[in-house]
Amino acid sequence: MSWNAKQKLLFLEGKDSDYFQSYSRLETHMNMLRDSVRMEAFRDAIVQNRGLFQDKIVLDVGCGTGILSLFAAEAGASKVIAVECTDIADLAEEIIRDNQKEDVVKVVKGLVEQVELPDGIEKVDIIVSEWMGNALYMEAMINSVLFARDKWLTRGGRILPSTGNLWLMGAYDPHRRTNLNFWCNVEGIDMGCVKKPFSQEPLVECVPIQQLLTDECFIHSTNLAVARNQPVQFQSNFQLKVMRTGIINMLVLYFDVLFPSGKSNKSVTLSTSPHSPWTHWEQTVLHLDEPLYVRIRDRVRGELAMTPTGQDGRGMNFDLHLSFRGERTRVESFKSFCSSS
Ligand SMILES: C[S@@+](CC[C@H](N)C(=O)[O-])C[C@H]1O[C@@H](n2cnc3c(N)ncnc32)[C@H](O)[C@@H]1O
Repeated sequence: MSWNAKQKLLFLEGKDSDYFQSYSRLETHMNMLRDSVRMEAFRDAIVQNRGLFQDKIVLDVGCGTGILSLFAAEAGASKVIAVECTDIADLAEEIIRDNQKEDVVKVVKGLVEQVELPDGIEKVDIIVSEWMGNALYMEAMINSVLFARDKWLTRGGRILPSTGNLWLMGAYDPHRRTNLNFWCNVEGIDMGCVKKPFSQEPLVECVPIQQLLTDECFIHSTNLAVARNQPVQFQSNFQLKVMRTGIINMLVLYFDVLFPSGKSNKSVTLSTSPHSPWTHWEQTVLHLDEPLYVRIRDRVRGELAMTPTGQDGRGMNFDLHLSFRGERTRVESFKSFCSSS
């Protein structure tokens, strides 16, 4: 069964419901709309890109409140099809009417894998979508965008964002021991058995730059114009160069996405790096069991594999193989981390 057929079946059986329930909540949408770095990147990439959008037919995959569709209308699109499968679609329709864009933006309620385009539209010139999850690929929404590309994007059409990159760094978490020991005495109750599973969960945190000890290493990239629509899974070798002497007890994953430039604008990058301003994705952190005592110019080598997991395939499994030979520590380790969406 193809990935999208499986997603469709899970949705129909209600097994995907946790994922969509979170997007049925207005609080989730408010958190995204309040993320000014995210909003500015999409606004600049769309509204400042009139040359690309003028008189074009646009498909917004997972429109939520309709914000990206309204940006596309503002940028001169002749028609925008805004697909959303949760009940937020009804509110998006109202928002679009209240902003007098109902002649341009048409909301289609349903799963992108199931809907048909409105009468008279067979192909679209541009796909816009905010599909990124933590560590880029969690939520697996990228597959819905690739599905839409294969079905409706005209030859030579554009996808915004067009590329996603995943990066890795090494860092020190000063609160690690305290956070682990927390489980040993919760209101006088011993919950120590939780320490191990807790340490195998990737955590979403904001990592201050003072805690970074290495340079960043490129891990994986997806070019949405050519990527195959199949579950994202890969393994990647990495080598981190130590920039500061200290202790590495966590690896930090972050992503950036790139938007194509048009005639009238510069290319836009949305970065979730610890070096960039805060976004609601923060960073995804994998804690090590054994700390690495590193000195400047040491190298930390390893391999990171990511595979989809969970009943709905929207979580990610991380297999981390680490190899380090330092003055104080020699570590050859393997650890798996598992996250639901
Ligand atoms: C990350 S939110 C982005 C919402 C909006 N585009 C924005 O930028 O604020 C993703 C949205 O896509 C919707 N979505 C995810 N997968 C979908 C699918 N296969 N079909 C239709 N909508 C989907 C979710 O319900 C959610 O509202």
